[in-house]
Amino acid sequence: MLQVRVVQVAYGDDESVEQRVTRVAQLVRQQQDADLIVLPELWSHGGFAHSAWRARAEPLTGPTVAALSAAVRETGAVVHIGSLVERVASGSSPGPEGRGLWNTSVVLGPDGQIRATYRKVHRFGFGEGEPVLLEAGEEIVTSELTGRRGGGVTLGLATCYDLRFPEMFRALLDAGSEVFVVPAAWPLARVEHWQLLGRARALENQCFVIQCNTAGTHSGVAMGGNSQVVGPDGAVLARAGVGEEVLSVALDLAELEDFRSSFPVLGDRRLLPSSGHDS
Ligand SMILES: O=C(O)CCC(=O)C(=O)O
Repeated sequence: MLQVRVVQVAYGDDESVEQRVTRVAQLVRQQQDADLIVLPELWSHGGFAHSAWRARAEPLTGPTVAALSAAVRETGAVVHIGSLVERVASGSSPGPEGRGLWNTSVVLGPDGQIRATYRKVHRFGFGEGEPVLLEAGEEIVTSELTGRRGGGVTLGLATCYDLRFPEMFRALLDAGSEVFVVPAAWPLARVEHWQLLGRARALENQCFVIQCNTAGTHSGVAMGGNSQVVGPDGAVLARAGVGEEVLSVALDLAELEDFRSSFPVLGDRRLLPSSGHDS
């Protein structure tokens, strides 16, 4: 069994980034006896605080990762710290569009060291926000996790809007994923899409899906909450409400193996001549 905590963080515009980082690090410290703790997308810098992103951005050696890294060492868990606006490290490439900013997810090991980073591939905003301010990530990322009670599992990393792109989850499946981890700042206005797409990505790939959303209202956008954990058969194992909340769920990895072998739909995949599209 993999003991998972999904920390659905609520915030508004009245809390500074520093206050929030301190508060959320404390929330992480309180999650004892977990194998995996998950936080939402951009919770420190503000999911929709577009105009503040450049000023708030920080390198992976910055204060958000440092504060979480210290908290993680007190939990003994692997912690997916959600994402932050990553500023290019000095001497590194600013990316093809020269912006030097990404929406980057970070997985920390129990020792507080970075195990994996994933730069969001699909930028959300339809002409504002991410597509005009941030670079797009160019790689899919998986990360191996060994539970404290033994038993390894492969995490496939995705962020928020990525959930709408099933081909990315297929690629993560083909890279060995058994559990997709999806931090988000998904608005309340489309929360039914969030619920449905998470279940679809789980069922079609026969994977667990851990979705950690944001709650509260910031930058004028009401967030949807409804973080959920979905089994490989598409069943919702736990779902949060619309306020700050921590979900505690045990994932039975043997159930995943049993379901994949008793209903072996993935073995019937057929690769069609072209999966590309004209743009
Ligand atoms: O796809 C959506 O409806 C929301 C996506 C989003 O808010 C994001 O990717 O930040």
